[in-house]
Parts: sequence; C-alpha cells; structure tokens
Amino acid sequence: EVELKYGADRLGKRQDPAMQKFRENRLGAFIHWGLYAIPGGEWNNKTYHGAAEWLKAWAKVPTMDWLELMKQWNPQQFDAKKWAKMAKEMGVKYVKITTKHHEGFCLWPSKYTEYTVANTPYKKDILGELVKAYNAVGIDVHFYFSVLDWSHPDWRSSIKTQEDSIAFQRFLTFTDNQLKELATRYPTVKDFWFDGTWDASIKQNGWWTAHVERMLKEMLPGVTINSRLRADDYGKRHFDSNGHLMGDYESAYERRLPDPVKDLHVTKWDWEACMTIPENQWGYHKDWSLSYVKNPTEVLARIVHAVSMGGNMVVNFGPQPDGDFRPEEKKIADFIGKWMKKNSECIYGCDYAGWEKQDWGYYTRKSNQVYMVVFNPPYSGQLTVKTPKGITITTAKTLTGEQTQVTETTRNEYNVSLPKNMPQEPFVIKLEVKDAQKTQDKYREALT
Ligand SMILES: C[C@@H]1N[C@@H](C(=O)NCc2ccccc2)[C@H](O)[C@@H]1O
Repeated sequence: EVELKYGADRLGKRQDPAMQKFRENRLGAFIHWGLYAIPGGEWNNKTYHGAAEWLKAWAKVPTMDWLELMKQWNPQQFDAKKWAKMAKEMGVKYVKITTKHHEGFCLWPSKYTEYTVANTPYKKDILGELVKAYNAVGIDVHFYFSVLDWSHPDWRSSIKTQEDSIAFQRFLTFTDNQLKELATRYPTVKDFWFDGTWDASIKQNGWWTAHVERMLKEMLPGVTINSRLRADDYGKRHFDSNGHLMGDYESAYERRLPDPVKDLHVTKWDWEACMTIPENQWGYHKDWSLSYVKNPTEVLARIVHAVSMGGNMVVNFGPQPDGDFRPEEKKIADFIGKWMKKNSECIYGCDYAGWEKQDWGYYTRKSNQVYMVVFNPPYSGQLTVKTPKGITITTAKTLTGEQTQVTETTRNEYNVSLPKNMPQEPFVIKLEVKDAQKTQDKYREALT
C-alpha cells in the first residue's frame, strides 16, 4: 500500500447506530429544486433536451442573466407539510434536498452569497421549512451540496495560474463557510451528498475533501458523507490509491445499477444509487415527452434491485416552479407507497442474500428470512431457487400468509410454486431458512 494523508479514514462498513439507520432506511427520495425549475428546459423559445438543471450550460446563459431568474422565484403552492405527507405516504425513510445545485442558488438564507431565497419575492427559508416538516413525520433529511458553483467568480475547473490558485483557495474557504452554516443552522441533518467534484481543481485539492469530511463529522457526530466528495493525495476519487472506499458509502451509481451477477463486489461495502423517472431529468422539465419515462413498476424494480445487492435507492423528484409536484411524479409516489404498505418488510432493514440471481426477480434478506420479490412469474408456475451449500428452506409463504409448495428438485435446488391467487403486481414470497453450518456449530459446542 502507498502512504496516504488524504485517503480512506476508515476501512470496512461503519457499524455505528447512525450508519445502521442510513443502511436500514434503504429507500429515499431526491428533491432537485432551484431556479432551473422556472424555465423548465426552455430558453429564448428553444427547448433543450438535456437535463433541465443544466439548462444554463446548454443555452450558454451568462451567469448574471441566469440569476435574474431569482426575481421570479415565488412558489405560491409550496407547502412543506404537503411535501412531507407525500414522502411519508410513498414510504421513503429519508429525503435528499438540493441545498445548492451547480447554478449557485441557495434554498437557505446563506450569509455568504446574495444568491439565496432571502433575496427573492418568496423570501422565506425553504430548506428550514422542509427540514422541520420532514423531521416532524420521522423522515431523515440529507443535504445534496454541489461544490461546483457557476455563480461564484472564484470557482475554477482547473488551476492553471497562480491567480487561479489564489482565487480557488478563496472559493474553498467560501465553501467551508457555507457547509459550516448548513451544519450549524440545521443540526438534525443526517448526511451530506456532494456533487460537482469531478473537475481537476478538486482532484488537485484532495486534502480539502478530506478536511470537509473530518470537519462535518466533528460538527455532527454520526453524519454520513458520500464517496463522491473525496479525492486522495493523488486525485483518485471514490476509492483511494490503495483501493479503499473513501466516505461512508459509494455514490457512483447515478442512473445506473451494478449488475446482479457480474458486480457482486459492491456487496462488500455500503452504497447508494440515485435515479430519475425520465431518462435524464433531475430538475423540472416542461416536456417529459422528449425521452422515455419509467412506469411505476420499472421504478419499483430498480428500488428492489438496489436493496437485493445491499444498496439504497433514491428516487428523484423535480418540483414545479409553483412548489407543487407534476402529476406523473405524484402517480409514481402513490404507486410505490401503496406497494410499500403491503410489502415494505422486504425492503426496510434488508440486505444482499448471497443467493444466485434468478430470472423471476430479486432476493433480499433480513436475518434468517429470505424474501423472493417476484417481477417475472414463469409459465412453468415454478420459481427456481438455488440455495448456497448448507442452507435449507423450511417454510415459504406470501406476505398475506398464503402457503406455497416448496419441492426439492436436486441438491441445493428447489421449486417454489406460484401462489394460487397471484396478485397482478410484483409480489413477495417469504422463506424461513436454516443454515446447517450454524446449527452444526451449536451442536459441536454442546459436545465439548
Ligand atoms: C445527481 C445528479 N448529478 C448532476 C450531474 O451533473 N450529473 C452529470 C454528471 C455526472 C457525472 C459526471 C459529470 C456530470 C445532475 O445535475 C444531478 O444533480
């Protein structure tokens, strides 16, 4: 291993209560809300197909013109309590909110920049209202924070001159101040999810990324930090030059997921994926007909896929400029919530089962219960289940208590029959399993 000053601060999965809560939460929601919601992907009567929160870049809008949008920021339909109710009913255990996206507009009244809600017709502290409302219904709040800040004159994507270096150090101090301000004003925050950290300027300042992680953990014991913040002494990101994960969980799965057969290495560490409902829209876009929009079952499949490999899933919402949600997003939240009401036992607190992936769906596991989450019931009426060596199935029934047949077809292989009255939506069969290995040990203890 190489000597590192700014590599991973810890090896292996954190097992403290705060990290266990992060892990057991499993299902979260993303809120991408900022000035970009106002134009919604359209600028000077031209519609841009790229991600709406990047419109400033696609339309090459000068910073001062973009920030003029602040004069129109007045979400009259915004009601934090309604947002909290929607999240609660969807069954998410946490919400990640964009405190500041690349555009540099802050949803809290930061005293380190004028580009904040305080200087808009709306005036009020949106972030504060949301933290209070989500916490009031038992939902954890996580802060998304973009280090990249297109509004700040001292931001540099690369450091080419001494002037760049001096400006960028000022920028890092500005960023430190905003992070300390967020941690001080909103001490119930449970996580910081950093974005906009891919540029050379950050990779050349790995020390600063380590300092931010250490500073926030000093200020907020238990807080979790994503790997995307981190660069080490040599500019290596997410995993340091010795291959160790930095931060508390890997955060590279953005609009993609690890393969359930080829990427089983991810089960060795904590990770969190995030996804959009259209192909690639995080902020509000007026026209969702421009790309494929996932149906509710496709969203659900990604949630279960993540949990089946020991990860969390964060489903994105891009609120309208008026502070209400678009109908398509309300429908998705409603479908997921109704499904979670019946089936959340196979999500919350569940993890990778270590069983071989089958075509009919996904496994999740909680202690000696293995859940079969069936998305593709086979015409054979039989669900193939291959158990690891020494593991046997004792019972199998649906979450509504309906027995299903378990027939051993060969060593470590079973047919689990489809339930008689099969629901017309993905359903769960709960297996009680016995690990011969474990019981064997107990017996051997008795003998000694
Ligand atoms: C969570 C998403 N991350 C932001 C983003 O810039 N993604 C595009 C991107 C992803 C990876 C490397 C460079 C750029 C998107 O705008 C969302 O905020």
